[in-house]
This record gives sequence, structure tokens and C-alpha cells, in this order.
Amino acid sequence: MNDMSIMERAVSQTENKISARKVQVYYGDKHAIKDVDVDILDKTVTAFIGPSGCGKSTFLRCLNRMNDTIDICRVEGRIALDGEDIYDKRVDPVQLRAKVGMVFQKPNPFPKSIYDNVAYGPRIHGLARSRSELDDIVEKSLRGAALWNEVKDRLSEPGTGLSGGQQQRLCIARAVATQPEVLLMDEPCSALDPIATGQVEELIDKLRSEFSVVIVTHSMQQAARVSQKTAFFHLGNLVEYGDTDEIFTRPRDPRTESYISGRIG
Ligand SMILES: Nc1ncnc2c1ncn2[C@@H]1O[C@H](COP(=O)(O)OP(=O)(O)OP(=O)(O)O)[C@@H](O)[C@H]1O
Repeated sequence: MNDMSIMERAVSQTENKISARKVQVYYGDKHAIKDVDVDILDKTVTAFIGPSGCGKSTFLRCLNRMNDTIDICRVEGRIALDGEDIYDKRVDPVQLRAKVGMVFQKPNPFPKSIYDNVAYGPRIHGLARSRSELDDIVEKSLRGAALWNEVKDRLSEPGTGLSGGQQQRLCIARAVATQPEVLLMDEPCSALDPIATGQVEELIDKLRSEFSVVIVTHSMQQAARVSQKTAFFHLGNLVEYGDTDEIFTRPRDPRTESYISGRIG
């Protein structure tokens, strides 16, 4: 091996956070994800786009083993986080989900105080040795989710009493509190108004300085605004993956072209 290829290997190892190879997902007999290969880069926002039912959410859920919770769902292939197979028997899915956090379509705060929503993960993963360390994590996570100033005087009030946009940022703070390496977001703005959507999009851009973000979105405008990489799915296949600018201006596959020009959807 020459020096250049060693260097190239080093670069690709630092940039790749998740590598998926030959991933298949079945719900019973239904083949929902077909032979998907993709690399998710570190400190990058990757958007998954494609028509309804094409498998975006299914593939997203493979990345932190959320599909394990669906009885009829079977995942095959290899998905590695920093080179380690996340489906290895020795991997604890609960620990994995702290590293690969998730934010859902509908904000789903726990029926607990704002403070306890954020403190929940650090408590169960033993990330704080004292109350003051826990206070620091809660404050840092709420600041990280651009929510601190709005809630700092009412941390003991229920999280469910916040507005929809604030609840979604609370859920982001909850995910950020376990110091994830990857944050998965499944249509995180679909229940939000345009102002709250703008705030969450700004936040996504900030978060990528710390970890990699993967977002499923139905909005091509949103994908274009927030992501650097885009993956287009169609009927369970990953049809095209590349720089977001390229995908939206010079798609290589006619199916991508049809989707972004609104002919399939
Ligand atoms: N729990 C489940 N049980 C059975 N089939 C499922 C389940 N979840 C998804 N599917 C099927 O798998 C396929 C992919 O669904 P998925 O929700 O991943 O698509 P999607 O691209 O995220 O769709 P949408 O944009 O409408 O949310 C669909 O045909 C869907 O009906």
C-alpha cells in the first residue's frame, strides 16, 4: 500500500460516522429496504428524501436499532458506527440509542418537569456524579437546543405545558443531554408552524458542529436549506446519494429528477 492510500484511508475513517452495507429490511414478507449501501459523514447534516412509503423512516430507524421494537421487522446487512457493528450481540441497544439519539415527528416530552425531561438520560446513563453536575448538563443541553432563555425560570414546570416548537426543542435537548454522536430526526418539523420550523432548522445547522445529524423530511426546500448531503429513496432502494446542491441541481437518475421536479411524490 502506498502512502497516498494510507492517507486516504485515514481521511475516510475520520469522516465516516456510520457505514451501512447491503442493508435489507423486511416487515414479515414485505421487503421494505433493498440492498442499501451508504456512508453517513461526521459533522454533516444528511437528508433522507423520497415519496411516501419509500422507506426513509424504516432506514433511519435501522441506524439506532429502533426497528428492534417492531416484532415483525427483520434487519439484515451490516451497519457500523465508527467501524463497530451496531447489530453485534454485545451491543446494548439502550447504550446505542444514547450515542445515536432520536427526535420524532410529534414532540413527545415525558409527563415530567422540563428539568427532569433533560436530566432523564444523564441519570440513567450515570453521566453526572452530583446534583451540580446534573444541573450543568441540563443547562448546557437546553442552551444547545436554543431553549434555555425561554425556560430557565420555570424548570420545574411540566414539559408538556410548552408550545409545540418549544416541546420539540425540549426533545432535542433531551437527546443532546446524553452527548450523542449522531442525532436522527424523523420529520422533526412536520407538527410545527413556520416560525418554530425556522428555529429548529437554525438549531440543526448549529448542532452539526458537534455531531452528525440525519433528517427525514418531506420538504425538499427544508432538505436544501439544512443539509449538505442528500439521499433519495424510491420503493425501498437508495437511488441516489450525494452533495445536496448536486442532487437538487444535477440529479443523475431520472427517478430523482422526476421527484425533485414534482412528477412523482
Ligand atoms: N410497522 C410496520 N409494519 C409493517 N409495514 C410497515 C411498518 N412500517 C412501515 N411499513 C411499510 O414499509 C414501507 C416503508 O415505510 P416507511 O414508513 O419507512 O416509509 P417512509 O418513506 O418513511 O414514508 P412516509 O414518508 O410516508 O413516512 C411502507 O410500505 C410501509 O407500509
